[in-house]
Amino acid sequence: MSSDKKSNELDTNPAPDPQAPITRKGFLISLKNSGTPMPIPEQNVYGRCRPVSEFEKLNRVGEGSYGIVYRARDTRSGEIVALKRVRMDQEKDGLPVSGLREIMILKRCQHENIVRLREVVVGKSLDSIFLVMDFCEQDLASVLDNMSQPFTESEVKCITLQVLRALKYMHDRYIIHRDLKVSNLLMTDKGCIKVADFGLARLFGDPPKPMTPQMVTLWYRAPELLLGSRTHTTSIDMWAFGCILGELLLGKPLLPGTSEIAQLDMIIDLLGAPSESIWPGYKDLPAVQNFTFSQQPYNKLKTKFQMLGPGGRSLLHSLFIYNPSTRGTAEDCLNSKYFTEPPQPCDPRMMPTFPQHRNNIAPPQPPTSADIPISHLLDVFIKRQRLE
Ligand SMILES: Nc1ncnc2c1ncn2[C@@H]1O[C@H](COP(=O)(O)OP(=O)(O)OP(=O)(O)O)[C@@H](O)[C@H]1O
Repeated sequence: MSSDKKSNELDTNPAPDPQAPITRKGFLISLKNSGTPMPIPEQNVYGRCRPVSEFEKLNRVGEGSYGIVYRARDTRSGEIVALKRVRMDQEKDGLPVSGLREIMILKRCQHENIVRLREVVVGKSLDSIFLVMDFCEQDLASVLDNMSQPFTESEVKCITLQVLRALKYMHDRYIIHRDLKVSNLLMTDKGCIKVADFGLARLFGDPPKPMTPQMVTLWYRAPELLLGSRTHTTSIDMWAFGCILGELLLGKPLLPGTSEIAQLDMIIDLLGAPSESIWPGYKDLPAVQNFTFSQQPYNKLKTKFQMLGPGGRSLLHSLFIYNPSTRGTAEDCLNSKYFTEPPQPCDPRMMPTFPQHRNNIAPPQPPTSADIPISHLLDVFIKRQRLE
């Protein structure tokens, strides 16, 4: 989709202003130094994307806040793929940042436990853009919703090891996912787990930049985010990973809060109240004044997860550390005794298969056509992100 020549040409230009508008007609980059808009030369504006009419939509498998996902057949190759329509509702001018970010980050990620972005295709106009991804038969949310008994511990280890490998890969590349939850963990019929939905993912710098605290679905949201911290580190993904591990073991959500206050209360009920000695500086977080912390003193992880051996308990404890700077990392977790103490993780190919409940969601929609390429817009966006 991108061309090295184009990116090299862009490399020689002064840094673009990240606030400059992305327009439907093309990219106008206003230069930070001169303030002069720099039009992209006509011959470089468009690459080539396939039209979505080359895909036969079979059924809808999911709909989230940022897009609708279809199971579809590529009529050229006959392969079954996932088509994620990028939601444009609130965009008056250009592509939504979440969609562009997802494309940019997925393009950087090549790992067997991260969903593969094959290409980007377009509908009648830039109003409809679709990500073509490898199709995964299940997501863990619908599996959990429809299973009669929880995963065995061997299966939980098999799943979580794969998630940890994806997390280590991302975190090593300065990518924070920021929306880890069971519905964003996909599973193929060969038991391979793929982390999906990078619409909220961000590259982080050193030192980390301030970001919006309302990230991460409530049930998986780390206490520092609930208390208004604007510094996001990879440890927010690790907290979410702890919630996922707990959910897989219990077969139900671990901390299903209904509001931010209820969420914090549930965390304190499970782990005991935070204190300056275990989390130095937490009292300075912006939203601390809005909460009255209950003085529950006990950590109840051991009682709640009686099925776990010492390795498993110690892994959970390391993930549910209040202080984000001492919370376990993906690498620490991969080296946890949990994965070597019995029972052993099962081979992914031995994972059970499940009925595909998502295929019953909705009838197919008529395909749209046309051939309006967007690759250049994407390349420039990617370039901007690197420069930011
Ligand atoms: N590659 C894929 N293969 C199969 N199903 C997929 C694929 N990608 C997404 N889905 C399904 O679509 C659902 C929504 O996808 P996704 O999470 O990417 O959208 P979203 O709008 O960003 O959602 P959210 O509201 O959770 O942020 C997933 O939970 C999953 O069921």
